[in-house]
Amino acid sequence: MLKFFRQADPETKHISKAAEVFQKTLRVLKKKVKQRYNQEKLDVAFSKGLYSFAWHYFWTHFMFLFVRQNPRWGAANTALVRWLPAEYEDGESEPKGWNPERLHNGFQLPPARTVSREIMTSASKWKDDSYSQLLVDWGQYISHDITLTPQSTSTDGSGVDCLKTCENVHPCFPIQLDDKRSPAQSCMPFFRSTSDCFVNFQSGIRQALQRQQLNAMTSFIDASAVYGRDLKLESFLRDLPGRNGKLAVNARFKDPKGRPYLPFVTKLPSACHQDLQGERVECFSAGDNRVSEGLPLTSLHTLWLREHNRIAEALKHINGHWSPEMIYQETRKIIGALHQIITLRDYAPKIIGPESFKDYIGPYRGYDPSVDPSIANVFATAAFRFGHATISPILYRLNESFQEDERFPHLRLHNTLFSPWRIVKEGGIEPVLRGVIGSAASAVSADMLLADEVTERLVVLDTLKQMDLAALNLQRGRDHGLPGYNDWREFCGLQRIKTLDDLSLAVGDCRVAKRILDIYKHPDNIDVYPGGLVERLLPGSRTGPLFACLIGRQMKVLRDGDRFWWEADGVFTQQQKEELLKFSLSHLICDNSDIGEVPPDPFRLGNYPSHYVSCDQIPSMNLVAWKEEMGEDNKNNTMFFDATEREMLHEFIIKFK
Ligand code: HEM
Ligand SMILES: [Ca+2]
Repeated sequence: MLKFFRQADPETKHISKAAEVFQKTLRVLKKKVKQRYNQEKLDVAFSKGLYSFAWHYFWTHFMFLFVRQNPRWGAANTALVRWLPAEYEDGESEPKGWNPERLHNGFQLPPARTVSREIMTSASKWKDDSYSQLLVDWGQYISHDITLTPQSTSTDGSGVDCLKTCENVHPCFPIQLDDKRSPAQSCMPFFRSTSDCFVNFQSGIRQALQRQQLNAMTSFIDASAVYGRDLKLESFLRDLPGRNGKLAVNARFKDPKGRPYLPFVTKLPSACHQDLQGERVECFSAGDNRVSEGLPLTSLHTLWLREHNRIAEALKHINGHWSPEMIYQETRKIIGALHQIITLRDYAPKIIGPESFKDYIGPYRGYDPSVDPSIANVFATAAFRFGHATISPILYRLNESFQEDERFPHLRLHNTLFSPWRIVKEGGIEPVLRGVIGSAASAVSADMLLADEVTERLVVLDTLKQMDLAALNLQRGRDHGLPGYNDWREFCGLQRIKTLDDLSLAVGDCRVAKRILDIYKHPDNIDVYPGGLVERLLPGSRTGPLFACLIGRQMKVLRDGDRFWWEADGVFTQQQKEELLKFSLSHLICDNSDIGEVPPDPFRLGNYPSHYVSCDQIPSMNLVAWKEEMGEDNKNNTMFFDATEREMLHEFIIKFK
């Protein structure tokens, strides 16, 4: 089912189809040449011009499939960018480990599942008493705003069924099992990410033609998880018949107090789990189709839906002359800004720590058009997946007194995935929301990384096999050709690891360091995901120095390369900015749920009731700052903005469509 939610939409498929054809062309040409030359000559032949030939051939035959008139940084369906060139086993597309006999620095690479079991899986997790589970869930939520790497399907490419084969055949790269779970299962299925024809000629012809992966979301923090990334989905999500600037809500169910839920998907019956009693509850739809993956994630989406409609209602009241389109766009602009504020002001400093925040992000100095705001491959595929080590194996559900809810008890995580019925039929989003603000995040330490709930019991319905998230992340890194841990350390100005002592120092636990070197045999073979994850955390952070650097750099470009960043000149008035800054996730919860008491900063864990305050003590935005005086120009309901503002709004709309 996870695969189901990560499949490409038609536009993405179109682009990746072209890329598949190109990759295939290269493979066929290479095979032909191989029949005539030995490997050494082959390499020479390739460097001498076969690539140029392949590219020329591809350009003349297939380029029409995907040329884009205006390639735009950060737009949906563009390539994840490379901060370091890709490293594939065959130079252009085969992942490291594709040929298991191949030696790297004199040693075979350990299979992903072995690394997961030996280093990353943990049967228990400590609690992180500083932060609530909401910090973890915001990480997942915002990752879905900025990145979605679509995967191939069995019907792509060679037509091999990746659910059935345990061989490496494009697009399948199965995870081999060293612990045969059942005689019938010797591997976990793995679909390679779809590829994009990203051509970077500045880096030389060989690198220019390497396999690249797509980001199907807008990289900007722009609430695309609320509004969608294309016009068709956006129109579906809007309440267009209502002519009120609002988002559409669920037509079948409401919460116990009459508050709305997200609409269901249209393709029925949907793949989500069902409560066997009573009516079906389908998967929800939102701007991002992973919305039903977990209950906290669904609850956050639901809060934003309600917040949009709340603000739209207020703006309509304040500016009676505004058209529904105007109300919708202005509300969307506000919601986008609020996502940016929560992420950069409240979330990022807690993740990378105050020092790294200062070093890598620093104060805002305005929009910089030379900055590429695209998501980096290493960020999506390794660094920001640090969050998987903070997933709690238990989903806590709490009652009005922030105690275990007798009617709706805590649940093992695997019983909550893709189960929106637990929201609709088990008390709404409140028990889940109280659980995420009232329970501790899971702590990360080198010897306790990913909970076995996600390495042994990750739900994948369509295969009836349980997946391993740690192994998936690692295999995905190899699928994407990510360079190793040491190369990324060097990229970030950190010392390369040469010896066991170096590694012990970086990890802060010599037993774990030894286990890693025993498995990998050579420090240059360590994959970036486990390497970055085991590093000793920086003070006041939830990441080690490598991931702090990679996440910090990504956040900085997302901010500085965004022309519509909330602080950028001309986006909001000074008065509006002051109001936006009053917003907090506490207020989002207060305004859109039945919860009446919250901690002022819900990312921080506090005891109930001593660290909680009543909702009326939480500052709130005054939307009167958006009141537009009716001047001579706009009395006739045609001029809402001056010329510059209109031009900006237009650009804003174009950017998000
Ligand atoms: C219950 C919680 C979560 C579950 C079940 C989950 C599950 C998954 C799965 C199945 C994938 C795709 C793996 C692959 O095939 O490559 C994924 C990708 C990812 N996850 Fe999570 N995740 C969770 C929480 C988080 C958190 C807390 C974060 C960050 C703080 C996070 C960040 C990411 C990122 C950045 C990706 C890559 C997205 C892409 O580019 O497609 N996830 N997650
Ligand atoms: Ca986005």
